[in-house]
Amino acid sequence: MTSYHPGFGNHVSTEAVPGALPAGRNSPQHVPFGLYAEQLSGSAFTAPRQENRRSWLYRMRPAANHPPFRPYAKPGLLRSTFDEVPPSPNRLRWDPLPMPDTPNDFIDGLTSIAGNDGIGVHLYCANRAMERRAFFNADGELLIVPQQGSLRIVTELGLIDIEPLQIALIPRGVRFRVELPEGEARGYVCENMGLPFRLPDLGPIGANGLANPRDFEAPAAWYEDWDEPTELIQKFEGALWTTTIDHSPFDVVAWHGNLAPYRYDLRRFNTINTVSFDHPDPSIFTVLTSPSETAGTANCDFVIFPPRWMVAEATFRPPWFHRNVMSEYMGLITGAYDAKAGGFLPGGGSLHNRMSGHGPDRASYDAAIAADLRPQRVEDTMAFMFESRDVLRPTRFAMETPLMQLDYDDVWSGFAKAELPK
Ligand SMILES: O=C(O)Cc1cc(O)ccc1O
Ligand SMILES: [Fe+2]
Repeated sequence: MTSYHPGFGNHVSTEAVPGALPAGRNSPQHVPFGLYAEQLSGSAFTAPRQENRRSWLYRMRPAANHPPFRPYAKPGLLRSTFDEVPPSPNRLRWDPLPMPDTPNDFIDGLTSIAGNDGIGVHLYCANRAMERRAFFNADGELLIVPQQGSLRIVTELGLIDIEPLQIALIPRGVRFRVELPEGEARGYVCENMGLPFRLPDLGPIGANGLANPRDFEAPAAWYEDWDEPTELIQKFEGALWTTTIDHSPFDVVAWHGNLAPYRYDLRRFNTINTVSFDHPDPSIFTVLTSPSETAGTANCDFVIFPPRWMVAEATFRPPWFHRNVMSEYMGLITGAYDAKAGGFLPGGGSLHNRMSGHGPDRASYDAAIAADLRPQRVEDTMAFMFESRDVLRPTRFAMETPLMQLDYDDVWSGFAKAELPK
């Protein structure tokens, strides 16, 4: 049974065994039951209070108790440097990854598509639970976006269950393993090396709206008490390293603080849009943002395109043609996307890098200019975008896989030339 504490970035106090959490201080001389106190930092000690994130963990053994890490031998398709092939200025689109025909867990099933210094865009495709193995990422936090199959994410701070249309975030350094209640699962991961994702400012929207803080949930403390060899893998400066410990790393009996994994249900998103005319910029659909040092110019925005009413009058309602200084990776969780009548499939992805012309395909364009503009409910859809200030450089796999749609440019061909008055 999983249980959660509501609220984004809250200071949570939680104990799986009554009396395990020290009262009134973080590091008493004697921690209850002989547990070990450990601070886990998500920001520099001296970060401004509003940005400061840390939690105190009370565990059965110190996390420091492990042998040296060695390079992890199993070659996979996870990448951290995005210079394997020259970055292409072309619009790119891929079909979904097929399930592997050999057993692959969440870690071995990670496939990198693109990235830059601030984010990595990866796909996961897993048909085997992580057994006796745990993972943590020293390079960044992980935003997990399931597309098919539910996940149970066992973390040091507690259990998180998610299914498609929900997301989870695992902070940098937090150890976790992924179990597959349905036997297999597929989805997207944004690895965020920049400032941690936070809720966007709402500006004139006011005090409420978009993703509401109360709908984010951090897990209650949960632990596992076994003394069996467990592989612990970490990603550090781009490479995977492994070691084996003789116990479960999930031995945190109590914790308190504001650095925690969390989940969010995208169906809770309070979608705001025009009630007059024109299609607003997609920033109106931002769920989470990782800011950069330049105000308003994100290292990464996580944006969704949820079911909604479209009521704009005398308006071209789908996304317009555009060329964007930001770079856009898009995925589709379910249904169809209103700018693409075909070819953009659930589990697939597209990449529209800095300044590349894109927008509605011809079929969507033709339908939109012919549409009867009554209020229309857009149903059965959930696309998303990882939008970054820096170009997303595709990996060699992304450029060479047969999943790439070589005819993608054709979706923008054949538009009739405008006819000017003679
Ligand atoms: O390219 C896309 O489909 C994403 C997108 C959607 C939108 O509504 C406006 C701009 C934009 O980049
Ligand atoms: Fe776009």
